[in-house]
Amino acid sequence: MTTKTKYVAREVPQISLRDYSSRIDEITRELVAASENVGFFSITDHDIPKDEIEAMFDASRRFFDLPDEIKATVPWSARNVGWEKNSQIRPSTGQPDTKESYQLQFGENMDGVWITDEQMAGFKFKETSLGFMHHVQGVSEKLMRCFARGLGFPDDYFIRYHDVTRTNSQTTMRLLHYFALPEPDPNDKDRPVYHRAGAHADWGFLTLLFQKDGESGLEICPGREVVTEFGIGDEWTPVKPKTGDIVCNIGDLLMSWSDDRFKSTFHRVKAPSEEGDYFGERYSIAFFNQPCKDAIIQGPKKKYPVVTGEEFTTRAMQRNFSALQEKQRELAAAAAA
Ligand SMILES: O=C(O)CCC(=O)C(=O)O
Ligand SMILES: [Fe+2]
Repeated sequence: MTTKTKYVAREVPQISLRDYSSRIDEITRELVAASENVGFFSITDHDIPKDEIEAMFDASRRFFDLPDEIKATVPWSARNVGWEKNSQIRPSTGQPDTKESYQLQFGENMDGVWITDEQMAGFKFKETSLGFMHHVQGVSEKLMRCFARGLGFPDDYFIRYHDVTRTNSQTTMRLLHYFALPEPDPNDKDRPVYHRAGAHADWGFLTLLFQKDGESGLEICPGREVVTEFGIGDEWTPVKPKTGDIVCNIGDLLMSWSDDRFKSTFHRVKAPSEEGDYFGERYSIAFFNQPCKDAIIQGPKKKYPVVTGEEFTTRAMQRNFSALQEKQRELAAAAAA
């Protein structure tokens, strides 16, 4: 049985980065306003050409088109990198998402987890991905400069703590592939719920998401006032996908680092079940800005105790990936036996 989703109209602000240097004060005001309210905004004029975004989607499709046995040579691990399929259980649903994902980072966590050019029939996957990741990092840094100004920190404050040239960087790009799903049969009362990405808040600093025209499903549910609160409301607002735009959202880390001023908002990729939902295959790319392990995290008003980047990530992983980690432990034990 599925219940009808309650939808409400909310504005997801569009923020242009055109003439960034001369307009930085205006852009900062727009980013702060969006962050204090809905926690989501869409970035345009960000200088990543649409062709380059499409090329990254092409690289992603090439990877996911490989047989599972090949993808399994670069498995997900507790370092938060690698490939997983149908195994991420969200605390909000208790069920695995119906999807596969491949997580990539810049630093030492990726040792042995890059799919090789040979496995990709000569396609330069690592080079393509890292080139794109550096470009997205550039956009992130423009936004970080504005967030620092908005909170009264020095301009480069967040940029230094998210330095992707350091080997202990934890920033992650996640390629996502949601499978095509059967459309509902009105006579089938036992149709399972195919979660795509169950409702959650992101736990990093800031997420930059790339979607493709027509591949809808992303929905948001604002209303969280403090980062320690996990209640999810039930009124959703769809975020229309547009190839080329970057949908950004504040994560729990920036929410606590701003003493709850900037909102980390619940969102999901809806389990399609109702008329008008999109049941087709869906690709997206999420870039999660994560602090270096030795970052020292505390807001200007010191609302929460100091934590390091490493502690923050470990705790979030425990909350969000415990089922996956359990599976890893079983596999490791079986391999050792
Ligand atoms: O695929 C999407 O559009 C969103 C994915 C997402 O929210 C996540 O991986 O945190
Ligand atoms: Fe998310």
